[in-house]
Amino acid sequence: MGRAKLTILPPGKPLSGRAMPPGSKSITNRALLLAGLASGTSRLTGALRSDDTRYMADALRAMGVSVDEPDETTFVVTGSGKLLPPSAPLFLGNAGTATRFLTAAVASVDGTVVVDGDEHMRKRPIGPLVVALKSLGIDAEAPTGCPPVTVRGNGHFASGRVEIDAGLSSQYVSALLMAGPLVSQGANAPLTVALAGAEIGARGYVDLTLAAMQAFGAKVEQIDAATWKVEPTGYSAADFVIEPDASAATYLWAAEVLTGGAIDLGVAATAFTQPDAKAYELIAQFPHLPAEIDGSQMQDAVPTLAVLAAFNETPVRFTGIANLRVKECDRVRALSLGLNAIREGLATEEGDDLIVASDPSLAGQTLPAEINTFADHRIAMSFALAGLMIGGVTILDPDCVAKTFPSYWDVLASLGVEYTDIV
Ligand SMILES: O=C(O)C1=C[C@@H](OP(=O)(O)O)[C@@H](O)[C@H](O)C1
Ligand SMILES: C=C(OP(=O)(O)O)C(=O)O
Repeated sequence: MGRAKLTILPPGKPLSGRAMPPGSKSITNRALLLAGLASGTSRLTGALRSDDTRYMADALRAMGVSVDEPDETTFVVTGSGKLLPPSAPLFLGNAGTATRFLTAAVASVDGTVVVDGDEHMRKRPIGPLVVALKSLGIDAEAPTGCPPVTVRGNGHFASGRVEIDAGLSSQYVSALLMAGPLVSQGANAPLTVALAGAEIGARGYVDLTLAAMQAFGAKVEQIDAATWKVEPTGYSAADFVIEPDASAATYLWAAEVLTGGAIDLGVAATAFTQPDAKAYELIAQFPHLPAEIDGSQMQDAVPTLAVLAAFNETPVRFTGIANLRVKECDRVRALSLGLNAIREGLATEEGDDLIVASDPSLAGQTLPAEINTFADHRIAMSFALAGLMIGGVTILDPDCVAKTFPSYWDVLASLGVEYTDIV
């Protein structure tokens, strides 16, 4: 059981020192899956060990893949080139990547697989992916439009052309692309994946998918901006180095500019391939963030930027964030509630936009506020930033950070942050 709450003591000094973000969640869960689908042994280094990657690793184990963890940041994965039917439903917590990616991949299993998650995941839409699988002739159903999903596979993925509406989640596209090489061996039948609408979340996640697929031997041709052709190659085992997590880095970048410190992350902002690294250029402009920020291409960084915006010189409107409402929680609402708990009027929802009314004079005040995190790691981690500047900020359910950054509170402590009222 995690702790109920924790209150942050503003350090009252610039935060400086060395603090490394953990390995990328997005890349770790792609690499785990692709290594598990390959025949042979793959060594994944720099990996993230957290709730989300544990769910993926355990699901692979349940389907006959050997996953060893020789140290804190390494997975050694040995697959047979084929996932076996698991004896029980796959439980994937609230890991969107694991849930969406496996829903497509398990169509290559010869047997029935149920993909399920916790009460939060059971509210996160997966209908468009299930519709796409069905259009390929795959027997899949999700009666509520959310997990659980039942997939009855016949031993290989289907080929042909599939259209996917990725307006709610780019993970549906990544899921189909990664399943693409799994059509029957020797079949000269590629899978063509095409976007049904123009809309897609952060496109940078599809680029991460293509890069990981190529590293594990897949061949994908980009036909145009909305169409990809995947060859039926299967996957080959590979040794793969995972870069640090860019979304995790945003908290450290923000802590640095908020407190006027100098935090050495051990990696340059320009070295990341993940979409959220784009947030660095914005964070570096603090306290002169732009009046409007389009969060569509850096969605997981929006909570960080929204809390930072509260301390900006001028207000900030966040646009392009409608799909934040179907993440671990409704993040637009959670951000608005949390900011207003600190000071009434600090945030307003306008449609799906979030407007943060800036107030640099917040810094140095004591404004006791309990932040409901809705079990969402990013709400916990971003409001901790407010606690660096304002006394009395209490984070409820602080251990929900274990989803992607289990050492978060220790990392802040290593920079000199202290906590009180921990229960
Ligand atoms: O593909 C990925 O690794 C991710 C895609 C994004 O989700 P959506 O595609 O659902 O927007 C992001 O929010 C999530 O944390 C990770
Ligand atoms: C949206 C997120 O995660 P996921 O979709 O992978 O559960 C996130 O980590 O912010």
